[in-house]
Amino acid sequence: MRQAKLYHYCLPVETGVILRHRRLKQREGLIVQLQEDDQTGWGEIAPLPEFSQETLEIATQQAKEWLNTWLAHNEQDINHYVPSVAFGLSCALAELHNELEQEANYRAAPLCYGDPDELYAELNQMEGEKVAKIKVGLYEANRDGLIVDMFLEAIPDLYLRLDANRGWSLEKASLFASKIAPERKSRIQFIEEPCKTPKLSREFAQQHNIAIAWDETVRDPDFLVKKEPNLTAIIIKPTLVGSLGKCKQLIEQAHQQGLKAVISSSIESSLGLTQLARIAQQYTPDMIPGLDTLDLMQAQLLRQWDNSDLPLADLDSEFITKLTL
Ligand SMILES: O=C(O)CCC(=O)c1ccccc1C(=O)O
Ligand SMILES: [Mg+2]
Repeated sequence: MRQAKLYHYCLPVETGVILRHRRLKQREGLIVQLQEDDQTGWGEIAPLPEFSQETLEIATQQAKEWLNTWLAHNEQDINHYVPSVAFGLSCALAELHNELEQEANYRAAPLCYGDPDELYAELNQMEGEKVAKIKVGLYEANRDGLIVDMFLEAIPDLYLRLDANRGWSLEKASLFASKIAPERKSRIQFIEEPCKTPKLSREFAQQHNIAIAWDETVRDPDFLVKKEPNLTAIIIKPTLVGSLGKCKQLIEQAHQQGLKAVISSSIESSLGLTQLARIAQQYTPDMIPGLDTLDLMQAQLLRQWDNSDLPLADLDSEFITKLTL
């Protein structure tokens, strides 16, 4: 016997979460539940405004369509659906078939949007390998460079991931790089997408001998995983990429070429985020994932993230409504 349920969620978020050109006021998405015999699987489908190509409306329509084909034992290939739908459904199926291990990697790299004091306090408490991620390109390149170099100098066992989201011209990126002491450059694990185009990012990396990673580029339609000089990692955001199968393929291709693969958040609720932590543990066990986004929300959804203090909302909460299929 198969059963399927679909829910809509809408969670309040911290004020001030900015996504490219818009301020995120709430995080919306879908939750699917699949049941077969005595097994259950859950998944989250949550297109991210400004990043996903699809709207929540399209995702809802597609999710309903697939669920109805699944109920009729005539399910369609989920890889034909938009990425957020393919990812959420594949997680629900993986849980249903016991293919997603329970063990999770909760060691997220703390994320800093610009206030160095906050990050400094957090890093001082951090145990083990110290890795943090700083968003750059939001303020002056000069300031970004000075802050990054200060962190590296003050904390000698710190490694940094930086993310410019394609924000810099080659000139600005170079201004940033000029502030980093040469002997500290190697503790920048990578800068995600420093420049406006992959070509400029490559040029920047070569000129300044700084490692880079692809994030936005991974979602380009003609993207192929390929080792290149100064490229150390690819960032995989499953909600934006697609099914678990597709993500696994990208991870394998990266590893084969000696590249790191970093599982990263698209600001999912704690349901999706804990699944990403399990995927990271299972498929990229040596890599700290980029999942430090739960605190942007004001509540957790259905599942508890490690030792988060945020209240946990269940299916009866005001944030969730059931949809008809
Ligand atoms: O990757 C991380 O560590 C956190 C997630 C993150 O930075 C992010 C979150 C939402 C949308 C885009 C991005 C990004 O990596 O550019
Ligand atoms: Mg990025």
